[in-house]
Order: sequence, then structure tokens, then C-alpha cells
Amino acid sequence: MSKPYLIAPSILSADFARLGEEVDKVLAAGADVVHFDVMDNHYVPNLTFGAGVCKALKKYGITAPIDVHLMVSPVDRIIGDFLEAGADIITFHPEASDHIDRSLQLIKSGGAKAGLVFNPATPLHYLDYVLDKVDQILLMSVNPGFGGQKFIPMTLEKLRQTRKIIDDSGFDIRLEVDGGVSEQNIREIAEAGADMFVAGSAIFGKPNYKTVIDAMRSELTKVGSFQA
Ligand SMILES: O=C(CO)[C@@H](O)[C@H](O)COP(=O)(O)O
Ligand SMILES: [Fe+2]
Repeated sequence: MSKPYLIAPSILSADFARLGEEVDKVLAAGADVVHFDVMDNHYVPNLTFGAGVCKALKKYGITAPIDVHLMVSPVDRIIGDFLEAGADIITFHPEASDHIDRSLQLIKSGGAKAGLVFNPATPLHYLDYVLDKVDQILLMSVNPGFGGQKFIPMTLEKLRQTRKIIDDSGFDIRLEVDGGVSEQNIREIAEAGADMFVAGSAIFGKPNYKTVIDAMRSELTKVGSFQA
């Protein structure tokens, strides 16, 4: 069964010059979680921000959970920085870690929730022996590195497969989707099994964040297995 739905705006599409205000504004508009995309210009061909910015947002007063999506290789060294910065959830790409089990343990031992991220062509078998250590599974519905890309439809089938893996396991695991999510497709994405929705350009690209988030929530109420 899906958990109550969470909307997680990706600050990759926010105005970096006014980041604190942007995060305040999107949370006031009804967002649940702040999605924080860390890119290293190595694992992905783009460069964003590091743990210092996460720490600054916490110091600024952001109390909503910060969901750190590490697009970084290698991952272990930077995990400590984000734990120290107060990250609430840390996810990483299994291909970017030499020791996936160790990286998951590192995150959890620091008190954060841990997750694995699957690129569109990455197989789900990385989950096979670590499901008991995973709090969140993030399926990329675009290739990582940039906001504003188009949702890859094959993700819907992968979501259904992942939902079955989670439900069969009996573990308490969130299923997050990231890339090209909008008010137009959020309903079918939820029908396929996702319960946490990252959206960057669909929210920050619009003048009124609340209008978009309200529209997304209204779409989610139409899902068969809806839970507020
Ligand atoms: O991780 C990534 C991209 O690598 C995402 O979090 C994007 O930032 C989502 O942006 P939109 O596709 O919603 O514009
Ligand atoms: Fe992301």
C-alpha cells in the first residue's frame, strides 16, 4: 500500500539568489519536503550545491524535511558532510557507490533516512539484498543532471514493479519519483504506485506555487487508493 502522498519541490529550479525565500514560499504553498539535488560535474554533467547550502537552509529556519538526492561519485565521503548539515533523507545512485550496503549503513548510523536512486535504465536488482536498510526508493523518470526534461513513460511500468517489490517485502519504504512530474501526469504516476513526487520546473517555473501544488493534490485525490 502507498503511504500518504508527499510533494517535494526540487530547488534546482528555484531562484538561487533568493533560495531561503523561495523555500519558505514553496512550503507556505503546501509542499511537504524540500528536494535538494546535489550534482558534482562528474557523475552527472552539471554542478549545483553542497552540504554548506543544506546547513544554511537549516540555520535559516527551514524545519521541513530536506531530501538530499546525491548525484555524486564517490558517495561515502560526502555523506558525513550532509549528516552534519542536518539532512533528513539522503539518497544515492548505487552505481556511484563501491559498497552500497556500507553507504546505506553510513547514512542510517548518522540518523538520516537512506535511499537508493535508480536511473531510467538501472535495473532494480540492486535492491535484492539491502531492502531492510532502505527507507526510500527513488525512481528517476528522466536521466539525471538537469531539470525541465520530459517524463520517460517506461517509468510507469518500473513503478508498478517497484511497488510490488515493496508491498511483498513488508518493509516500510517510500516510493519517490523524480523528473518531468507535473499536474498533468501526477495522477497516473500515483496510480502506478509512487507516493512521493519531486517536481522542479512544474512548480518553480510558474508564478503561483500554491496554484500548482493545489492542482497536484486535487489530481491525487482522484487516485483509487487515495490517502490524504
Ligand atoms: O534530480 C533531478 C534531475 O537530475 C531532479 O530532481 C530535477 O530537478 C527535477 O526537475 P523537473 O524535471 O521536475 O523539472
Ligand atoms: Fe532529484
